Amino acid sequence: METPESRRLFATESLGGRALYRLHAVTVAAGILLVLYYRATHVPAAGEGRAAWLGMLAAELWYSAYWVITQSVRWSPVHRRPFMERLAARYGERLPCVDIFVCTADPQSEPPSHVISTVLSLMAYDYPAEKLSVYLSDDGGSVLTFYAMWEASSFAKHWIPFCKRYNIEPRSPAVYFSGSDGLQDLCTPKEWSLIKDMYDEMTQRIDTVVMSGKILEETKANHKGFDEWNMEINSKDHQPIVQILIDGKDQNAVDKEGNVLPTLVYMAREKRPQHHHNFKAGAMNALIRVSSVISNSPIIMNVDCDMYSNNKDTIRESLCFFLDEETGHKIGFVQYPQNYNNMTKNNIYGNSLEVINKVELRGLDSVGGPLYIGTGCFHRREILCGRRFTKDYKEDWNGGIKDKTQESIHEIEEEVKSLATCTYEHGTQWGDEIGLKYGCPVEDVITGLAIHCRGWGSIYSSPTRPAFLGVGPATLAQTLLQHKRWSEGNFSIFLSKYCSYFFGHGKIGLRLQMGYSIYGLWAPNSLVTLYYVIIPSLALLKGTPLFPEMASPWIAPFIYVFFVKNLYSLYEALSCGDTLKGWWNGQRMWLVKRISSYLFGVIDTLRKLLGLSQMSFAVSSKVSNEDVSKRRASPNHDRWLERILSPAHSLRAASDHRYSVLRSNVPEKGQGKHTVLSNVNFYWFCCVGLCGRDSCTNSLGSYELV
Ligand SMILES: O=c1ccn([C@@H]2O[C@H](COP(=O)(O)OP(=O)(O)O[C@H]3O[C@H](CO)[C@@H](O)[C@H](O)[C@H]3O)[C@@H](O)[C@H]2O)c(=O)[nH]1
Ligand SMILES: [Mn+2]
Repeated sequence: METPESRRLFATESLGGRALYRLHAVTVAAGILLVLYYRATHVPAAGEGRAAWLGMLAAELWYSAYWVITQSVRWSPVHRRPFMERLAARYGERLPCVDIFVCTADPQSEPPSHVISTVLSLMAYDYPAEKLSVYLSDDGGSVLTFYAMWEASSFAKHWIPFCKRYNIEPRSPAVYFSGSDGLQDLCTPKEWSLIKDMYDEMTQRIDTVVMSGKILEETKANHKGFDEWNMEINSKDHQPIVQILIDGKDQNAVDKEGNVLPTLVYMAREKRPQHHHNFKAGAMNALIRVSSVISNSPIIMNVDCDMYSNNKDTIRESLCFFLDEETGHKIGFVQYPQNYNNMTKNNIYGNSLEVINKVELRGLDSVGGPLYIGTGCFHRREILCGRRFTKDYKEDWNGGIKDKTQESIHEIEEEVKSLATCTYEHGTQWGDEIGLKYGCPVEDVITGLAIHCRGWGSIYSSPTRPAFLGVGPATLAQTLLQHKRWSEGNFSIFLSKYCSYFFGHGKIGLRLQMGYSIYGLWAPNSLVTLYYVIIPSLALLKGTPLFPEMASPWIAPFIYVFFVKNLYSLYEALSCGDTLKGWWNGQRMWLVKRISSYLFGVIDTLRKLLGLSQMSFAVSSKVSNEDVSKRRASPNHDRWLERILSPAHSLRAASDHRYSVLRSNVPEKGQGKHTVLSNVNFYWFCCVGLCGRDSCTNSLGSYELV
């Protein structure tokens, strides 16, 4: 019998163990109150360290408030379980059209052969191909990337039927062929090596072209698109380019088995030195407009160029949320976690985001919805275009299927170019009320916040087989740069009129407002942390007591809060799949980030507020080749950070996962000229770097940069 429950396309399950969790939180809260009470009632007399004491009180007040904020997402996390069989039973293949956006920006740090593997994995989704369109935005405006896309469009004719016939996973050819060979069992060895050779030859051609930086004349004759690069154009100064490489509406665009192919489009929006291009947000907005003419699907999914699809069912799964009759109409976007496939076991740089994925985003889901985190996200087109939630809103799921007897490809290409020009947005609401918001290093978070405040909810979906896998930062320098961008972006939202507490007041719940500020306050946390690591140490040297004596009963709440807070964080990490050492590395990285990235985040946010610097977006490298990062031009205001972190200063992880950094005259057994760098030393070297020196001496020895 059909009940309202059995009609639902997804279930919401709450996570167990909450009673115990809340009990623990209440005791920690009591401990914190005692600590604050002690601080407030034992202020020393003037001249006996009163200022330092009051500073400690302020720092502890800050930490307490921050701890309370982090509770907002831990109180009642949920897990969503989609029912794909029900979706199949009810809709069959009568599913909406979906547009997929991929952004790339730089053929050097995002190699075209990797980018097209992502594109191919998305084209091979288990989804009706005539309803799928994949768009690549190339902010590098590079003929090399276009060439790779052109290669991909022919390889797709073999790859997609191969994937579907043998039901293989993952569908990124780069990852599939580098994986275990057991997968070959599915098909005959002959067929397997045929397709593998085809793939290898293609990547070789692409890599050769990328190395040489030139396209052969005979290749250029194969596609009219190459003509766009005939003039003297460069990545910062060129006309808009849109090339439809596969037109899904064309009866002749079929794979080698005669099945329809998904539409494939290459776009490089116009760039001119005198116009600001607004980084990824600008690219996304151009894609929204260009796609509205070509396919205009009601659902838009977007990924970064390194985030390949690891799960062929993701589109159908996300539709379980949107098409659910009871709550689907309230859902603005469905966000998947950012998972990485290049993490080491113990996560030396604490990059795995596991706690954010498994705890915080699930918790946010229970209080209004996860943040939009820029990649692996499905949106309704309408909400990206600024629509407010209204009760009577009805989505037209049939939208997007274009009439077969329309203009020719060429006409469409010419028409959409005008939507990708520098001046198109002038005098419009684009970048503000329409599309992704401009002017913020975390365009995703601020856009998601605006969507939440327009009344929409969002859903966090994390299937056991990750939907997407990407490349996380692999070096200390990249980690710190990424976190500098993130902390700075979220802090600037916090200080702007979009501060979740003010902008969200009356529009989103208090707990979601608090959830946003967890990230908004990362940056200023650095100041408090600096105070807390420096002042007590100085006080110790001077003999000024800042903590109760061991014999005093007041020490108890300090010890209790310290231990329980850390034990819980350890438990949380372990339950999210981290190792003990991984947790330790994560804690260590928190300290490193707080005294470097986040501090720079604060400084740069303030500089921007004062109008002293402009926004930048340092694209993180997806290759671990040092030369590449050396060649990358660093934006002006990141110069300090880059100065300290650039490979020329040799701060990098050695394969043995130590910071084998500096040549040192400290003899250390078994390590030759290298020495392991402690966090304190790290900070010391940061400071030396800031002074622009290339050799220094501290109590451990003297160092010079190699
Ligand atoms: O001018 C630009 C700069 C970047 N990108 C693309 O933006 C994506 C993200 O850049 P990346 O350097 O990989 O940054 P991450 O720190 O890995 O990105 C995270 O954080 C960003 C916000 O800071 C979000 O936009 C991303 O989706 C999210 O994955 C990449 O595909 C880039 O190609 C552009 O298209 N144009
Ligand atoms: Mn990335």
